[in-house]
Amino acid sequence: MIGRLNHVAIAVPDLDAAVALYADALGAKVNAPQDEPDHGVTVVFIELPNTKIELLHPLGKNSPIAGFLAKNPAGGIHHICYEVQDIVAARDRLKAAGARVLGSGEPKVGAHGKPVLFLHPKDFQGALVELEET
Ligand SMILES: CC[C@@H](C(=O)O)C(=O)SCCNC(=O)CCNC(=O)[C@H](O)C(C)(C)COP(=O)(O)OP(=O)(O)OC[C@H]1O[C@@H](n2cnc3c(N)ncnc32)[C@H](O)[C@@H]1OP(=O)(O)O
Ligand SMILES: [Co+2]
Repeated sequence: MIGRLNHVAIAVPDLDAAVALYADALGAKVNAPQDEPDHGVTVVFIELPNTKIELLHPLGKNSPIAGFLAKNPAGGIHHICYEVQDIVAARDRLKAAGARVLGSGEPKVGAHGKPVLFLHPKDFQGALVELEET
């Protein structure tokens, strides 16, 4: 059911420092910051030949990554995003298998303008999983 790895997200305490690291030290193609108020984060996408890195920084008072950064103040890998062709079919299949879908359970529009959902990390070997419809 799952397709390509769309992105690996890294929560960072200092977005400017993280951007400089990827742009200058690693020589990566770095996109402009995007505020995503519906998701409580600011994101910067780093384009790699085979996938993307999503740098995440909290936005607003109720950011879903605030707790993660409190536990990991230097930052860390926050989630992995897999592509699926039909996100509602994927959700229903995963729910039937016992996985917990986070939030309302309904897809939201993600950073690429496509529907996304999140699955509880405790149901995926400790890794928070995002699904994005292709
Ligand atoms: C920009 C849009 C979009 C895109 O298009 O790319 C995005 O990527 S938005 C990214 C941010 N949004 C989200 O992460 C939404 C889904 N996340 C959540 O609902 C919450 O963050 C969470 C996963 C439910 C965690 O909530 P939190 O309140 O921080 O922690 P808990 O105490 O409830 O955590 C329970 C348990 O899980 C562990 N945990 C938490 N976060 C992670 C993580 N990222 N990876 C692995 N494990 C995680 C946490 O440590 C707790 O474990 P125990 O301590 O063992 O109980
Ligand atoms: Co993401």
